[in-house]
Amino acid sequence: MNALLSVSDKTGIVEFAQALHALGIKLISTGGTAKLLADSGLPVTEVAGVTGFPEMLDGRVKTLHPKVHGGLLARRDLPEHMAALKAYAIDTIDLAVINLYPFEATVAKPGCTLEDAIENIDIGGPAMVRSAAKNWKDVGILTDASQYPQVLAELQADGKLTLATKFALSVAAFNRVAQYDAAISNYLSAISFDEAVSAPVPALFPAQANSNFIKLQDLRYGENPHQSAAFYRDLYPAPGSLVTAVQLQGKELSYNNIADADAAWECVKSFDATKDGAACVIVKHANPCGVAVGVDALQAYSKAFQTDPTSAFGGIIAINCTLDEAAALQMSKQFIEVLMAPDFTPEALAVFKTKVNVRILKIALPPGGASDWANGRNAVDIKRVGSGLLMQTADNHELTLADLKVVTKVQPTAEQLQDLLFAWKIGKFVKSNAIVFCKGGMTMGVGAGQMSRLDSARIASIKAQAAGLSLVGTAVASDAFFPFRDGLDVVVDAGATCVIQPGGSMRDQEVIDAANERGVAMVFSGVRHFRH
Ligand SMILES: NC(=O)c1ncn([C@@H]2O[C@H](COP(=O)(O)O)[C@@H](O)[C@H]2O)c1NC=O
Repeated sequence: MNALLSVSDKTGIVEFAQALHALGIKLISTGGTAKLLADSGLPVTEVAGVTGFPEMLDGRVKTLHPKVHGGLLARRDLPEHMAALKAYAIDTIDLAVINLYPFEATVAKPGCTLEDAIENIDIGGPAMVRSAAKNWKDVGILTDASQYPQVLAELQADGKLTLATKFALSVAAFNRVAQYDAAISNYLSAISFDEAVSAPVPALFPAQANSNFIKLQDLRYGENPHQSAAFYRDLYPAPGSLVTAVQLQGKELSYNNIADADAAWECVKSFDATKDGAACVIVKHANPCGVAVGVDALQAYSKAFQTDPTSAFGGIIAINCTLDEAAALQMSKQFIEVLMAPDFTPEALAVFKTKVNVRILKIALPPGGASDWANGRNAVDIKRVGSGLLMQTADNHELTLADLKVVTKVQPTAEQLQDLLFAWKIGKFVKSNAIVFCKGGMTMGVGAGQMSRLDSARIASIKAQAAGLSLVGTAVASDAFFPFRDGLDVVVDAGATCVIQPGGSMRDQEVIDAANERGVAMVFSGVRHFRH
């Protein structure tokens, strides 16, 4: 058996080659790889020795030769193919171990020049990968060091690879080449010719957008039972993101569970446990129906639940800190679809042992800890529309105290400012039109997804009433400006004493006058948080 090894990432290659050699497999290799293997005492034939041509043009041409591609592509079951190999003295290549020039890592480096990028476009590697992968019944193709152990185990056990393994390797190889070509296409179609001579800064939205997603699981059905669905992850998921979740117990996740879990997780990630304390978000139908911070998980959950106990039934609960037994016991009194946290104490998990249907997801914090969470957000949002898609930078804007502009005679107190910032944070995660009443680090009434801001305001106050919560002295966030004073009047009638909104309406003055007339404080954020 002959193996051709040509790798840029040389992790584990010496050990793998040693094991192949021990099995009596002949090693053929390109310059750098061959040198490393030879330096490790392995007998290796340089590709140049096979092709009869030196590697040339700075490595641009090494393996692009019939002696290589014939050996990879010849079908062993076709006598004509084998006769052709014999006629031209070509040996079969039965195992190809190839990983490509690091194009993706090169262009990710700041200041990467077009020349650097171009020189890191591998030509001969993908050509060999494709040849080997096309001839998968006869050739095992390895494109990643993570595949070495399994392949070796099979070779050591049986002296050959099974057809199933070779097929899986071939699929992985074509996937790798597709990812590689997508990266090249994205990069080149994101830079302009004018910039290309210097260090190009790739545009966020390339002229052709190629995406690669990896399937995590098939789902039982989609948003509705007559729809089919599957769950995919990014090629390189961010630590702390939903797709990195480990399900510790419970029924299979559904499409709607995942969509709601994402809404809850993204919202709870706005609260860094080390700075903001414990935070709990309860989501129903993609909207937070209760959010609160507290001294611990129990208090945060209990406050969040109070906002809307009716809607919380069958909710998705996300918490930003380790879930302990006390909080778990309280939560276990309600029907939960999904429960998510960075960690759980063994006692907390024991509480749910008998509630086998509750889906428990653990999402490990990123290496930088809770304060690094926000970095794990998607940079770009994608939405499908008929035969197309919309892309935008994600709404990751965080408001600070310094951004607030007080526009009324009444100044908000320090406490009111905290409530306003809290309400604003939540408003970002509520579907538009969003009106959120808050006080003392908890939501007191949420009006979501109405076509009129006025209706959202009315609904928020009706819901607070239904939950037995007084809105007197509350802070209100409106995700977009009040177009007329009527919305403001509704929230003040309900008891609000301070309001945050973006401002920017042609009738801002009418609304400011109304706030002054009603004796409430109002601040402008200067930012809008539509969420459709
Ligand atoms: N030009 C060629 O014929 C060619 N054949 C293989 N390569 C790549 O050369 C790299 C290995 O080079 P070396 O063994 O010299 O370190 C691999 O990433 C392989 O994909 C080539 N390089 C670029 O296209």
